[in-house]
Amino acid sequence: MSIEIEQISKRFGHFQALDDVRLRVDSGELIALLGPSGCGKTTLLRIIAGLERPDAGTVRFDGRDVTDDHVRDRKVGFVFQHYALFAHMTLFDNVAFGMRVKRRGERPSSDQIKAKVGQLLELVQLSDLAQRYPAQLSGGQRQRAALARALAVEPNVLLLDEPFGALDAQVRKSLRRWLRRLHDELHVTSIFVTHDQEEALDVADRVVILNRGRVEQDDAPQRVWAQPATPFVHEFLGEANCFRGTTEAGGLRVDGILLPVAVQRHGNGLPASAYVRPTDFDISAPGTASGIDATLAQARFAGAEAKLLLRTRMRSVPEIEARLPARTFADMQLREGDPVVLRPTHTQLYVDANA
Ligand SMILES: Nc1ncnc2c1ncn2[C@@H]1O[C@H](COP(=O)(O)OP(=O)(O)OP(=O)(O)O)[C@@H](O)[C@H]1O
Repeated sequence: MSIEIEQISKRFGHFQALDDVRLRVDSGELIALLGPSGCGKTTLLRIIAGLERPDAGTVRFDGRDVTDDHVRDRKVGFVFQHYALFAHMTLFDNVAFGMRVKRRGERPSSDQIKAKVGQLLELVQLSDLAQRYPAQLSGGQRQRAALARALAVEPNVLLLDEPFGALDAQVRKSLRRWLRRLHDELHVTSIFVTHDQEEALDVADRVVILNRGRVEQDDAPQRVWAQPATPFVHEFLGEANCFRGTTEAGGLRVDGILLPVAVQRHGNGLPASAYVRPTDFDISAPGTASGIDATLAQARFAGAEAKLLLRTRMRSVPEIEARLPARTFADMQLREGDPVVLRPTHTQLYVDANA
């Protein structure tokens, strides 16, 4: 089932939580909603579920307007960060719950419920633990149980709000891989809220980045990473060095240095920022190449990478952070205090919006 969000706005008092949000999720897609705390992710999810009413705009499922439909009639499955499994029920009974409370006539027989719970527990790999209570499960097992419970009512749409938020990094990683595989098997249209960019890029077919209640970018994971649409997205997705300057033929002039950036399509004399990720620098000895003159101020090994802090003579960018594969750096035999030349290998340019 597809989901269309058309011009949704929502205020809480004077606070604009969502501002003209438009979004389409195709049938069977897995979308990540990504953004900083308070940007409106949960509010949007609650509006799609029918737990919150928008002030303006329309929600459609497969083209049908469901904006005024009750949550019960939308056939939406939820999984929240603070899984609310019923503590006094076994895992089996938790998963069966949604089917047992169906209206008479829609309610499956107890044999059908037993078979369905069995299938679901197999799907989430918890078959052996059906008679355990939630307190006897690990955090990751509880999240998988919550997912089985959400799937039990055969939802048209699955909404996951930070489903792995409370878990440690290792468990999160294995659960998100598992969620991707599960999605590939079931193809339920799903929206997954997270503030963890790595999780979003790893799991989703498409990543939607929200900022202050507006969509900043809606793109494939590789594109949001390689071509962030705005400085906000660039900074939000990972570390970056920002160079502020003025465009001219051949590049961006920053404190007297010309950074080689493609500026042709923008024109000359415009205020702009160029962003360079720490991994996107070539570092060489002085005299071998032209670029930004710098001094190696600090070098630290962090696993497979060397993290470098370089001091420049540029007033506006006195320090640059760069990262190299640890082996490459070791082979260069550089010491702290040595002069080097930095050359950006990939730059993203943003001309000021009102320039
Ligand atoms: N019922 C409410 N009454 C008043 N303000 C609210 C209400 N619900 C949400 N807000 C505000 O709306 C904004 C968006 O909240 P929302 O929960 O959607 O953000 P979020 O992106 O999910 O954040 P987080 O990642 O921290 O969960 C926040 O500033 C929040 O304080």
